[in-house]
Amino acid sequence: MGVTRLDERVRRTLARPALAVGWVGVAVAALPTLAGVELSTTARYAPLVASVVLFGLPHGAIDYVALPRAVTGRVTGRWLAVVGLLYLVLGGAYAAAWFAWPVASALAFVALTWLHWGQGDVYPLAVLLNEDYLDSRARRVATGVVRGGLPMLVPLLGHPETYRDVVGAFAAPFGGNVGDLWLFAPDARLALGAAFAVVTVATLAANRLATAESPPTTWRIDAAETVGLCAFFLVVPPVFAVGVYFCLWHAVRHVARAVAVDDGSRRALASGDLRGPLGRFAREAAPLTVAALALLAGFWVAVPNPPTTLEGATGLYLAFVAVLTLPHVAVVTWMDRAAGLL
Ligand SMILES: CC1=C(/C=C/C(C)=C/C=C/C(C)=C/C=O)C(C)(C)CCC1
Ligand SMILES: [Fe+2]
Repeated sequence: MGVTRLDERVRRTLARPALAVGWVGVAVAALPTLAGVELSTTARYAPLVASVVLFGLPHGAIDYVALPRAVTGRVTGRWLAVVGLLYLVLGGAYAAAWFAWPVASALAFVALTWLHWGQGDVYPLAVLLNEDYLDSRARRVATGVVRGGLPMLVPLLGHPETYRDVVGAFAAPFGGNVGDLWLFAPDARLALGAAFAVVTVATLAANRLATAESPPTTWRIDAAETVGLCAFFLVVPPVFAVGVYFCLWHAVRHVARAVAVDDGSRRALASGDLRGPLGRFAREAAPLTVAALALLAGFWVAVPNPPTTLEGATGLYLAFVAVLTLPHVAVVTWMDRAAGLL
């Protein structure tokens, strides 16, 4: 089955803003570091805090409509039950795992995010940019592995101490202690960094050989994004970098995808209207964003060691996001299958 394409008018309305928000966001977020300005703790955590309403949490809060629309074009009571059950079962199981095995759950969260943010970048490359070389599953998988590794592995190479603190802050509310895992040792970083560099270069090269486009403009965009994000995550303080990426890159690209599976929004987009579909997204995301916040409050009182600092609070917020991410990944994987991407 081939990849489902977007109507060309819809694609043109969506592609530029959806991609450019990430480019501009990352470029602007790199400025303080490039200028040698050190960000305060509050500034570094601000994007992650903002993700509660700025596309981060809301991008998953539309799963209940995005999945049925992507698979059948219609939202029915049965579908709402299916999505609800997915969240209940997968989210419930993962929440229980956090209490039982906090450190393993925290590491699994990083692995899950690697996979999910990787898959999240394949759709925009394949459909919004129309990369011809992503017609092969092997190249889609390799590209996803590279794209997910940029936010999840590269910060470990440049900022191992912060990385360990953040993973520690995920596990701490549940009584977990990451200690001196091999992952944070210099030889582990060297091995992982070298392997990732090989996979990245090989993937870009294979994609370059596979593209029939001449000049290879869209491949160049892919390569520039890859190199740019690699530099971004290597030098910018990781909590700030990951927060900006989550809000303005991953979530925005997913929202663009999700609005385009709705018939009404697609008609609006075909006539160049972006505002209407965005308003609809905000309305559809609001109820479950609020519900998620209420659940977060419940999570907060349930953990054995509730956090007392901004770093700790953000860690617990992300552990909560992890619980929502597992069913969200199931939903997006299902959407990928429906779109012929998997
Ligand atoms: C903050 C941060 C990290 C992890 C963040 C994660 C894992 C975020 C996941 C967010 C998700 C899954 C959102 C939903 O799509 C690292 C890389 C451990 C270290 C650097 C700072
Ligand atoms: Fe997502």
